[in-house]
Amino acid sequence: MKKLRGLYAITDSQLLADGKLLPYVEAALKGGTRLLQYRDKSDDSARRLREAEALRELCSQYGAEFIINDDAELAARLGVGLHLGQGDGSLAAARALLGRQAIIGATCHAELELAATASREGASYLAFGRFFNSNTKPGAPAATPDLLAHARAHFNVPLVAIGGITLDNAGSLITAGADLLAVIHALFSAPSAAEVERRARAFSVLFPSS
Ligand SMILES: Cc1ncc(COP(=O)(O)OP(=O)(O)O)c(N)n1
Ligand SMILES: Cc1ncsc1CCOP(=O)(O)O
Ligand SMILES: [Mg+2]
Repeated sequence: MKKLRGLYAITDSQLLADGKLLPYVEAALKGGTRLLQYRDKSDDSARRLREAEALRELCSQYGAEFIINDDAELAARLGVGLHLGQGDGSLAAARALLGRQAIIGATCHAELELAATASREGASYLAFGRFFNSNTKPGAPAATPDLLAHARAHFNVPLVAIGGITLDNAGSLITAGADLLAVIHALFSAPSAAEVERRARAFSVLFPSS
């Protein structure tokens, strides 16, 4: 697997309703998205399976990684990775279920202690935030960019920044040490697929190539 670095797009069932899910995600992939998370809080398991299968296929066409939010069973069924929050079940159990190669990310809010535990339990990346005011999850605990620098000094896995990230504030998080920028609203609120692609490309070029 290539090093995880760059734009991390997360789907949103409201912003991507009305037939927008696949065209907008494809535009984000064309624009350079490296990792996609399917985040759908509904209990419509048939639709979730259908959509996740279609997204897995799209990601594979564009050489991007694909993971599922919250649902370890769906991730196992599709043979893909998983993002787990603090209330979403055991990371160690998910690692045992999905195997050593699977990408399993962990929400660490603004706490290095949570990151240390997640790292011990085998997290593939550590996600911090929200860093700015978030349209999607306004109540998420707040973090400041210096946390990324502290995390960089302690952990050897990719660091994800999330929460209210826009093209205007993204650079500060990369400078502070973020490897991946997880974005929902600033990407998928676009009025057209062409604009999603333009925004994704603009995020992607912020990452210096190494
Ligand atoms: C990359 C990334 N970071 C954090 C989250 C939030 O996860 P969680 O705290 O479980 O909240 P929900 O997304 O499940 O509402 C995430 N999904 N992705
Ligand atoms: C899921 C999640 N967890 C912390 S902030 C957030 C939402 C990120 O979305 P946006 O990019 O619209 O702020
Ligand atoms: Mg969750």
